[in-house]
Order: sequence, then structure tokens, then C-alpha cells
Amino acid sequence: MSERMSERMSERMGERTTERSSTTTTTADANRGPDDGVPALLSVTDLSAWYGEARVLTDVSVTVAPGEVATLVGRNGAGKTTLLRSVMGLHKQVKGTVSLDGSDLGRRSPDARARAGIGWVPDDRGIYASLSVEENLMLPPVVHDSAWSMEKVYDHFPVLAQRRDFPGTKLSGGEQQMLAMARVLRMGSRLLLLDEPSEGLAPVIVQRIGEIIREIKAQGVGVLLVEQNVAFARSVADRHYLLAQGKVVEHLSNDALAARESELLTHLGM
Ligand SMILES: Nc1ncnc2c1ncn2[C@@H]1O[C@H](COP(=O)(O)OP(=O)(O)OP(=O)(O)O)[C@@H](O)[C@H]1O
Repeated sequence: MSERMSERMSERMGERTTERSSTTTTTADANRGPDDGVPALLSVTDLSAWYGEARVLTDVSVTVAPGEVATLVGRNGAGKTTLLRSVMGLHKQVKGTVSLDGSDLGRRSPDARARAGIGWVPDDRGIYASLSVEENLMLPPVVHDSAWSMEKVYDHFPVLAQRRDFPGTKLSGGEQQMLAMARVLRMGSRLLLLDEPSEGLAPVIVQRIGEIIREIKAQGVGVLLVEQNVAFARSVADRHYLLAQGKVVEHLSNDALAARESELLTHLGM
């Protein structure tokens, strides 16, 4: 693998209020899973982030339990992608704690975080255009014994089996999204960071992506999902963190989000 490709691999593996809330996040909440007795897979505690002098996240705390889907919702610029990038270790100007299975990841590199079980699916999907579907799937290392076999990948994503020899350039947006998700599952990632997986996709493909997220969840994988499409977020997630100006301003159950969907769409520009 060339140095450039290796660098890009690391990037891909790594990467690139109101009081009406039904539940409001506190630091104490962030240290345990959402359900009593369920330890968090991911705990982000009091995370702040900067670009130069500009502070874009302030004391954000979120958790994701195994087999749980939590979303980050909020208008453009709220800090959602920066939070995912910080969890992956791609954004380095941060303060606060990110723990996986109770272990503080400290200053570990994106590559080390990927090896620890965090899978990054960036909004541009990060497919290697010159490589075939199969090569894209085979390139990253297997990092955990829960890694999906190629048979399992093709069983869950039959379209990828049909396209296995196609170069990345010949895939539709939906196929690229499925390939990006399949790639981290083949690695054995236990926590997926998904950045707007429904963006730009036809409704029928969005529906399929939703089915896949529910299947992944049923297998115990945790998902932290950035999503602007509230209906889609509601259809796959258990809980929602509402971000505004770099802060978690509300922590909503799925029912609470549903009850306030039109208000959120109108007032938050989502
Ligand atoms: N590379 C960068 N340099 C400087 N500021 C940045 C950079 N990337 C993002 N920002 C700023 O950080 C803030 C948070 O951006 P971020 O992309 O995390 O928000 P977001 O909620 O994911 O929104 P979007 O969906 O538009 O990406 C915004 O004010 C944005 O302008």
C-alpha cells in the first residue's frame, strides 16, 4: 500500500434550551448507558472542541449503549460532524473525555480508535474510486472477532455481491453508502459513527439503509448517527440529542421527538 493510500486509509478508518425536554443530559447520565444497568459502549463526557480560537462544541456529553442507535440532530453548523470527528480522533483541538467500553481513549490516533472498534462512515462515504467493491471491502484490517465474513456482507448487501467487480466510480450513491457501512462491519467495528447516511438518496434506498441500521442494532452494534432527516432518524433511533450552537440543548426519547416533529422542523430548520 502506498504511503498516500495508507494515509487515506487511516483517514477513512478514522474519519473524515427549553425545559420541555423529557430527559436532559447531565454529566452523570453520560457515564452510564441509557438503560439502568447497561454500561455504555461509548461515553463522551464534557467534550469541548475548537477550530483555532473558535469554540464549536461546549461540554457535550452523550452515550451510546451496545445495540442502541442515538442520533445527533440540529441545524447546519451545530457541531454534529465535529463531534463525530472528535470521537474518531480526527479532530484534535478538544478537551474532555471519550471512552469506549469504559476505557478513556485519551489522545489515541484515529487508526488506534478504528482498531479498538470504532467505525467511521463519513458523509462523502470514502469509497476508493479506483478499487473494486470487493477490494474496498477487503482493504481495511479485521479488528475484532465480531467482524463480518464476506459471505455475511454479501448476504446482507446483495447489491454489493452483484457489483463486486465494479469500480467505486460505477456505484450509485446508495450503493456507495451500503459499501461504506459494509466495510466497517467487515472490520468488526462495534460502534458505527454514521454521518448523514440518508443524504441525497432516493426514498427506497433510504428505507433499505434504515432496515440495515435496524439489523446492525439487533446484532448489538451501537450507532451514533448524524441525521437531518427527522422522519428517518425517528424510524431507526432510540434516543436523540438535539445540538444547537455546539451544546446539547435537549435529550429526547423517540416519542418526544415524534410529538415535536413539526415544531422542530419549523423552528430549527431541520
Ligand atoms: N475546518 C473548519 N475550520 C473552521 N471552522 C469549521 C471547520 N469545520 C467546521 N467549522 C465550523 O464549526 C462549526 C460546526 O461545524 P460542523 O460541521 O461540526 O457542524 P454540523 O452540525 O455538522 O453542520 P453541517 O451539517 O453543516 O456539517 C460551524 O460553525 C462550522 O462553520
